[in-house]
Amino acid sequence: MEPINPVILSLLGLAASIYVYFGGRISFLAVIAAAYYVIASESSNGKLEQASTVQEEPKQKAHACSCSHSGGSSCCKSKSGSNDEKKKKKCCGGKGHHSNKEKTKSNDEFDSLTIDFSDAFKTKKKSKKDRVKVFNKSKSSMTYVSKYADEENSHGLVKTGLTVSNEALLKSDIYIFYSTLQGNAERSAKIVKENLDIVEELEKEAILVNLDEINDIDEYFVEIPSENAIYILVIPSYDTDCPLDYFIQTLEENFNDFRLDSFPLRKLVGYTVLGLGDSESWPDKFCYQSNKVDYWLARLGGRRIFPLGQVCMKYDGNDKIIEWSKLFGEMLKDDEPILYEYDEKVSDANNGEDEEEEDDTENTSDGETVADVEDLGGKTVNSNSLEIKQMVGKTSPTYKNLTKQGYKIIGSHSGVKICRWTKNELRGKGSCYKKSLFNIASSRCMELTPSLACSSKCVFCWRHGTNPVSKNWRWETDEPEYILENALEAHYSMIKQMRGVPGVVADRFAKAFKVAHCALSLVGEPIMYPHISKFIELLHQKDITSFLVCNAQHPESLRTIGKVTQLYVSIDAPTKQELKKVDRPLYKDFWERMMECLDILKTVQSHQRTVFRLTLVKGFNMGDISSYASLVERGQPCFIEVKGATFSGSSKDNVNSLTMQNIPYNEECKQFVESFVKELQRRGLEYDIAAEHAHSNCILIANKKFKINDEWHTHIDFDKFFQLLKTGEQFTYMDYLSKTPEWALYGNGGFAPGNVREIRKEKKLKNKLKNQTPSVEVVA
Ligand SMILES: Cc1cc2nc3c(=O)[nH]c(=O)nc-3n(C[C@H](O)[C@H](O)[C@H](O)COP(=O)(O)O)c2cc1C
Ligand code: SF4
Repeated sequence: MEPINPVILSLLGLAASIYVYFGGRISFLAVIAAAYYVIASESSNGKLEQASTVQEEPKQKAHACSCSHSGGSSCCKSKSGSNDEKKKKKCCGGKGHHSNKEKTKSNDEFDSLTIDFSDAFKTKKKSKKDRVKVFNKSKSSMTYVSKYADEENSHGLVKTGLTVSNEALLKSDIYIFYSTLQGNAERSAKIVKENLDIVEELEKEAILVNLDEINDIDEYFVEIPSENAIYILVIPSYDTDCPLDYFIQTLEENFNDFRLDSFPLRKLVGYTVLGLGDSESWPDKFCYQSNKVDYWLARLGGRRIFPLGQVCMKYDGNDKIIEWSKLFGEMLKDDEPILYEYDEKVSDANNGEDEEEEDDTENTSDGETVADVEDLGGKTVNSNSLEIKQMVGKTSPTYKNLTKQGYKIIGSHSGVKICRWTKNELRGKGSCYKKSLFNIASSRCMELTPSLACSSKCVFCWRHGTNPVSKNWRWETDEPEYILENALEAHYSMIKQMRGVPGVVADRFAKAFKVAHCALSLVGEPIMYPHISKFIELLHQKDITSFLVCNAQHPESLRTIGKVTQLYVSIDAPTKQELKKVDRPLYKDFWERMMECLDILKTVQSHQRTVFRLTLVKGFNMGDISSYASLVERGQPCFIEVKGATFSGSSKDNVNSLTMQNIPYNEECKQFVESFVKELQRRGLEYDIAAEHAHSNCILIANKKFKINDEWHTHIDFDKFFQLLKTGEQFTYMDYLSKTPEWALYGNGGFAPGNVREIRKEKKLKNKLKNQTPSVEVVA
C-alpha cells in the first residue's frame, strides 16, 4: 500500500478538529469530499483496481449501513482489532455517498463496519455487568452499549441498532403525557409543548394528554394511537398514594399479562421521560416514580430516544424544563442515529439464578458514573411489586384536600364526614331519603368509608383526579377495631361542634352520641377494604346497622360478605357501553364483573336485603329502560332506589364533565320510574313503586313481596334485626320488616313529621347555579 498523501491527512485532521469543536458536519463533509477528490484524481495509479478481492456488495447490505451522516458516529466502529486497524477502516460515508464500486474492502470487513437493524430486537441473555452506558455530552444523549457489542454484533446476537432517522422523528405525532396532583406537571408539560411547537421542522403540533383523565390506559400503552408516535411523559413523584401508582401498576401488569404482547411499545418511534420532584425534601426518593415509568416503558419495548430528565421543582423549575425541552427539540432535528441497545430479556436475567449481586454503578466512556436505569434516583426499582404505601398519608395533597372539605381521615385509608342530613335532622329541618324509604334516623347516622380509593372513575365523582384509584387493595391496612373506634370518636367530635348551632333539638342532639346506623359509602369503594366483613360485624356488635354500597366491580368480595342490614349495588348504567362512559371502570372486564355481582345477589346473597341504586344523569344513563329491566331480571333485588343526580356545589377541583343540563327534574325522574315499572311488569316481574322522598328526587321501587296485606313494608325493624343476629340462626330480609308510614308512600312526598320544611328560593338558587359545574351529591 502506498503512503497516504500528507495533504489528505492534514485535511482529514482539520475536518475532525472542526467537527469536534463545533459539532458540525457540513464542513467535515466538504473536507471529506475534497479528500475524496484528491484520491479519485490519484486513482490512475490503479489503487482501486488493486482491491481485487472486492466483490459487488448486494444492494440490501448497502442499505443496512446505519451511517446516514458523515460525522463519524459510533455506529461505524470496527468489530475488533487494534486502534491502528480501526483508523484504517473508513466510514462508509453515509446514505447516498457510497456506491458499491467505492468499496475497497472485503465483504467480511465491510460487514464489521455496518449494523444490521433488522437484528435490532434479537436478544441475548446477559448480565448487567455486560452493559455500559455512554453519556454523550455534546449531544446530551445517553447511549446504552454492550461491552461486547463488537463481538456480539459479529455473531448477530445482540440488538445494537439505531431507532429511526430524524425524518421519521420530525414527522411524528408527539404525545406529551402528564399526571398531576398540584399542577406542576401540567404546567411543565405545557412548557415542553410550547418549546416543541416552535421547532419549525416538526410537522405536527404536540398533543397534551392528562394520564389521570385517560379512560383506558391501554388505549395508549397497549394500543398505539398512531403509526408514528413519540411519547413524552412528564412525571412527578409522590411517596404517598397518587394516581401515578395506578399508571405504573398498569404498566407492570401489562408487562406480566401473558394475554398481551409483551412489547407493545415497540410500535412507538420512541419515548422519553421528564421527572419532576423535590430533591431537598425527598433526597432518597427524588423523582423515583419517573425512574419507574422509564423502566417499565423500556421493559414494554419502548425505545428511549432522549435521556430521562429529572428536575427539582424547588430549585430548578421552569429553566431546566425549558432547557430539557429545547435539547429534545434539537435532538429531533439531528440526523445522527441514536444508538440503542436494550435487551428485553434483561428482566429474566434480573430474576434469574445466574444473576450475581453486583455493584449497581457503571462507568461511562467519558469517566462519568451513571446508575443503572433500574436504579436511578438512589432507589432500586423493584420490578415485580410496588412498595406498600399509605393510601392517604398525612402529607399527601389528597389528605389536605379532604380535610379542607370537612372529612376526618381515620388511619390512612378511611374517612368519616358528618352528612348534611344528619345536621338537618339535628336541627329539625328534615331527614334524608333513607328515613322515608327505610326508617333510618339521620341524626344517628354515621357516614363512613373504610376505603377512600375506588376502582372506577365515575364522571360524576367530584374527587376524580385526586382520589386514589386501583383495581386491588395495595396499601397499608388498618385494623377494623382501630377504624371503628376512631371513626366514632371523630363523628362524635363533629356532632359536638353542632351544640351551638341555632335550632338544634336537644333530644336529638343527646341521642346523636349513640350512633345507630352506619352508611358505608361516602366516597371510594368500601368493599375493597380487606376486612370489610369483620368491620361490619363490629358495627353490629355495637348495635349499629350497616348500609353497604358497592360498585359491582368486586364479585369475589361480594360473594363472601357477611350479613349486612342492607346491601346496595350501584347500577350506574344499563349497558356495557354506557357503563364504560359513566363509570370509567379500571377493570377491562367491568361488565362481566357487574354481571357476576348480579348473579351473586340472586344466589349466594339472596338472603340479604338487596338494593339496586340508580343515579340518574340526564344525557348519560336515562335512555334504555329495557336494558335496566334486564338487569333487574338478572339480579332480582328486593328494591330499586332511583335517585336523580343532585347539585352539590362546584369547585375548581371539580373536573367532571357534567353541567346543570345533566341534572334531571323530579318530574323527569318520576316519568322514568313509571315507565321502568311498566316494563318490569310487562316482563312479569313483580315490582311496583312504593315510597319516595321528593326533596332528594328519590323514588323507591320494591318487589311486591314487601306489600303485605296490601300495605308496603319497606321500613326496617332494627331491633328485630339485632335480635335475629344474636340468635346466630339463618334469617332473611323478610324477617325484619316494618310498615311504611303513610307520609312516605309514593305520592305523599316523604317529608318526615316532626320537622319543619325549609322552603328554598328556587329561582334564586337556579340563578346561582347557572353556569356552575355540578357533581352528583354523594348520598350514602
Ligand atoms: C405529599 C408529597 C409527597 C412527595 N413525594 C416526593 C417524592 O417522593 N420524591 C420527589 O422527588 N418529590 C416528591 N414530592 C414533590 C413533588 O413530586 C413535586 O412537588 C412535583 O412538582 C409535584 O407535581 P404536581 O404539582 O404535578 O403534582 C412530593 C410532594 C408532596 C406534596
Ligand atoms: S343515610 Fe346517608 S344521607 Fe342519610 S343520614 Fe346517613 S349518611 Fe346522611
